[in-house]
Amino acid sequence: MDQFEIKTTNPEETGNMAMKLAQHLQAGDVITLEGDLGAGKTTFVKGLAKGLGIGRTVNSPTFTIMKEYTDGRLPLYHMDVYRIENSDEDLGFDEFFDGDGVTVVEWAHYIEDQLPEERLDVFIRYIQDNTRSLIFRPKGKRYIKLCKEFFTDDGISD
Ligand SMILES: Nc1ncnc2c1ncn2[C@@H]1O[C@H](COP(=O)(O)OP(=O)(O)OP(=O)(O)O)[C@@H](O)[C@H]1O
Repeated sequence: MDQFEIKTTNPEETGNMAMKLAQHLQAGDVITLEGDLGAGKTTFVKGLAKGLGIGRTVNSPTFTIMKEYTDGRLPLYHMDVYRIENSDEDLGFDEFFDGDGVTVVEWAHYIEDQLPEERLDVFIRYIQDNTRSLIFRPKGKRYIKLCKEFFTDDGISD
């Protein structure tokens, strides 16, 4: 399995990493984001939004499930499916996954069956204090290429 890993030592670095990743994203891209409470998921999404040129403040959409930001280079659909927990019901996510923007799904394993097969899975692991490990697992050709470009062209070591 292709896997790319980078350690960050403060929240700004995590945000910057996501900001750079955003430069490589295109319409229809799907990123899942997993990590314990306080790992840095929101920090990562804020960076993505900034990288897409979104000026609005990004907050966790836990209570609304989805927030939409449309003032950037591409729309950003930020989902937090924590409260859906293991629902088999088709909640119409495909409309966003196949849509004209970038979709980020926090706690994505709760809707595993409804996720597109091709996607970028990102795991944020707490290492200690301000150190986090960002692990990228691309699924499918498009995302493998994206990770290779991101890690090579942007000089981010694997
Ligand atoms: N290297 C780092 N990367 C990201 N966040 C870090 C890092 N070091 C320290 N932090 C701190 O960890 C916290 C991460 O909070 P954040 O809200 O982004 O996490 P979260 O995964 O979204 O949590 P929750 O699931 O509770 O919403 C922030 O207080 C941030 O300052």
